[in-house]
Amino acid sequence: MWLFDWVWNVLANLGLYHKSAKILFLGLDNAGKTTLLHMLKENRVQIHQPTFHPNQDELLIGNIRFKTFDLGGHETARRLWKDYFTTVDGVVYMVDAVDRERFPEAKKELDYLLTCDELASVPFLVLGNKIDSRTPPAASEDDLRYSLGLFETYGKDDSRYRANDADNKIRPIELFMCSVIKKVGYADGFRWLAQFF
Ligand SMILES: Nc1nc2c(ncn2[C@@H]2O[C@H](COP(=O)(O)OP(=O)(O)OP(=O)(O)O)[C@@H](O)[C@H]2O)c(=O)[nH]1
Repeated sequence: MWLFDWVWNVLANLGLYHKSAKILFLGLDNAGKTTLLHMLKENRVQIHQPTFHPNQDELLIGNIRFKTFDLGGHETARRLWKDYFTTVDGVVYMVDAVDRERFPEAKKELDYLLTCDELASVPFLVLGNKIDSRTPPAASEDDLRYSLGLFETYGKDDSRYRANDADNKIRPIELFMCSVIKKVGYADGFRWLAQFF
């Protein structure tokens, strides 16, 4: 019963209850993917070592499978997540919103993913993480949107949700700012993503 309540609570909060999906967490190292995975698993922040090899982690809650991969210079990981593309239902692309120096690298990887044929119809949730940081401060949503070149996105507003609209030509991609550590922002992002499953 307790386990059922826990699974229900986590998935209901993310809009994923009664859904079945394979969700890929991608992004540069240090973006916060593993921290988010642990937060979903245990609802608390865990101090952990950076995932060096093979740059991946996995979590199954109910019928939702979450899998993380680091991007950027890890050829082994790149091969592994490419293998995963064939069946993936959604991508959560995490960016460290504090690390401005790496925005061009994060953009380059994101641009690459957006041109992959295997991901052409896959919805992308882009999470700008670490908005809790004050020194140095995290980039604003507008700054990050500009840095990543996310000018034409799907829209967050309910009235613009067009998942079933066959005429909708805008790719399902949207940016949400979040702090995994403070538990803010990412659940809204997951609820947005869940409309496509
Ligand atoms: N300030 C702040 N730091 C965070 C947040 N989320 C994660 N971090 C920190 O960012 C660092 C990297 O987090 P990870 O979860 O290891 O990042 P990753 O993307 O999995 O990268 P690797 O572990 O290198 O594979 C850790 O020191 C986390 O504690 C957040 O919301 N706010």
